Amino acid sequence: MCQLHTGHKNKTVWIVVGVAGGAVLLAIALLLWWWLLAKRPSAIDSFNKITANWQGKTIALFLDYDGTLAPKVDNPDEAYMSSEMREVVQELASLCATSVVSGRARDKAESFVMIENLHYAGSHGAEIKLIDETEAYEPARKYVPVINQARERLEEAIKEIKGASIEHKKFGISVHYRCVEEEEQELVKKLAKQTIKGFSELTVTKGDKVVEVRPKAEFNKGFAVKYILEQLARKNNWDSSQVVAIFIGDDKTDEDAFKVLWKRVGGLGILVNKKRKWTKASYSLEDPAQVQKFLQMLLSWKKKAEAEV
Ligand SMILES: O=P(O)(O)OC[C@H]1O[C@H](O[C@H]2O[C@H](CO)[C@@H](O)[C@H](O)[C@H]2O)[C@H](O)[C@@H](O)[C@@H]1O
Repeated sequence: MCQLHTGHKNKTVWIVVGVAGGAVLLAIALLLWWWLLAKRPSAIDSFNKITANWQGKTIALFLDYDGTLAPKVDNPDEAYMSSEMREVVQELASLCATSVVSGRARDKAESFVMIENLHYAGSHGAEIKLIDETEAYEPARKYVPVINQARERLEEAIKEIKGASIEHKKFGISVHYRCVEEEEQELVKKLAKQTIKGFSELTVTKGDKVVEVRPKAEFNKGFAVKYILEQLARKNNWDSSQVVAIFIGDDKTDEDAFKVLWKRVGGLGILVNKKRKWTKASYSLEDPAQVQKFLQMLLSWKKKAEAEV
């Protein structure tokens, strides 16, 4: 009788411990989820805090193009940046090492930005050209034939879908579906994924209303940021601990760069997005108009800092 009573008590204790443990784990998971999805503080409101210990530091600025320097539009060939944005980026580039790191083909990004004293990384980092170099660094050259083959198959696969289009880059393919009827958008994604399954060297990533096809090779926007920083440090004898690296971007592929800067002392990721979103960026800006405002603040701060030296 007594033994039965003790057994019952033990069972109750285990149930209580189990429920309490479960509740604690759930609370931790919820907190983690909330933190990961938390909207990052505004980089404009936090500007003084961000720049508080930047005096005397070297600034390396990395800018995404679509959705960051230029607003998103239906036709990728009409994604222009404003002349005011161009002016501020150009002025900043004369004071800080500035790079455009885009998912676009490098020559396309250059033709939209139209600023000479910038470093350019195109095709999500598969083609990088520093200002003073004549040759681009292209870690995925050997994949060009397979990309061309895949592009032909993709064109065939989506040709009947109204509004779907293919953007060809030397080192990748973008399958756009922004102008496809809502109910057919899933089909475009599915067809693109199915077609690429036949190419073991290629992979697919998601973007904003676009499926990005690229080689499985070791490159992305994070590698591009690291590569440019290393090259600039070597060429300019930078003390890397004194370099602040800022990346501003809006899309999934920009997370590779945010991840690199998250781990780096003196790294600052700024996500351009109005919504609560999973990100490795530390701050946020709502849209290209706010990006322009932030860049103007950075320019004024930099000019003042130079004058004080
Ligand atoms: O890394 P980014 O410079 O942001 O480039 C990412 C992709 O941007 C472009 O597509 C996006 O912008 C278009 C124009 O606003 C829009 O029509 C499309 O729906 C967006 O996905 C570009 O066309 C792609 O090549 C880039 O990979």
